[in-house]
Amino acid sequence: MLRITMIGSGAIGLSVLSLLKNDPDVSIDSVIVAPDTLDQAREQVGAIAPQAQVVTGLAEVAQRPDLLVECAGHGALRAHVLPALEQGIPCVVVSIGALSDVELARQLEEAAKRGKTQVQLLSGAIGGIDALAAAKIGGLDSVVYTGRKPALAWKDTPADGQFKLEALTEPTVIFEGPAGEAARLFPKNANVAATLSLAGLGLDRTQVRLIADPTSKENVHHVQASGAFGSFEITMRGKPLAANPKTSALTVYSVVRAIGNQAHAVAI
Ligand SMILES: NC(=O)C1=CN([C@@H]2O[C@H](COP(=O)(O)OP(=O)(O)OC[C@H]3O[C@@H](n4cnc5c(N)ncnc54)[C@H](OP(=O)(O)O)[C@@H]3O)[C@@H](O)[C@H]2O)C=CC1
Ligand SMILES: O=C([O-])CC(=O)C(=O)O
Repeated sequence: MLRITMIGSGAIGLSVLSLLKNDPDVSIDSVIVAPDTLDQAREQVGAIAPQAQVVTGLAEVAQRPDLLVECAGHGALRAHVLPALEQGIPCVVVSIGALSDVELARQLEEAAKRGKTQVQLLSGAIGGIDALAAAKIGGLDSVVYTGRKPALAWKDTPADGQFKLEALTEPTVIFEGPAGEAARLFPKNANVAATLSLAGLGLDRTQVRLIADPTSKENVHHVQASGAFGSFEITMRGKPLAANPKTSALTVYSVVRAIGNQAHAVAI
């Protein structure tokens, strides 16, 4: 039985809880939530996983988890994942955009080394990370990522002030530049750009184009990579989660897969 503490009870967190509730090899013992959402979270988590303790920090968790699963937000990496790694608790994380802060990325690596454990960066909404990370070993020449989302998925981002998102009638490029800059400007929408960078050519050499598309109902991620291995091209047409249209449903399945791979007798 794999004992889990989750961080976050938002769109991803609650969907993960629902998918895992009948897995006999996994026990969701506790969920760490933001203090201002504690009452609402107790109600929402209680309806799906009544056995789970809902708390605001790792120190309140009754039983040390086998795995800490972050599906919360960038702040949660510093607040909860860093201290867990220091204590030797293995972690899996989805808020990969946070690692475009190279200092935080370094701190996570150092904490994991000190705790003699590991932090796993999940592939989330994008596929092909296994191929890209393997291709990097032979040497990559170019990685180009285009992220296309419905126009209103870019609300509350710098594109919101720059373009009249509600009034767009055709696909509009809202950003073009290196992945590091994309992750800094669009943190909640640039997890994929950051993931591709970390697996591949890094934040400065991964080229990113972001598009607000009023004709699209999907989050479309397109990657072209070339190098000593040859080349590949991949297009993901992700369905957004109803609870958060910025987030593709595949991200939830990626979390559940990672947990299953730790809990089950066969990993794939
Ligand atoms: N790797 C990938 O491909 C993808 C990654 N993501 C990332 O996954 C994360 C979760 O996404 P999603 O579920 O859609 O987002 P939601 O906003 O729906 O949910 C996030 C929840 O986590 C809570 N939270 C934020 N900070 C903390 C904290 N420090 N401790 C505990 N809880 C916290 C939020 O509370 P409050 O509302 O009070 O802030 C909210 O309830 C985001 O960082 C997102 O950027 C999303 C899609 C793809
Ligand atoms: O599609 C998603 O779920 C999220 C996304 O684009 C990103 O954060 O890069």
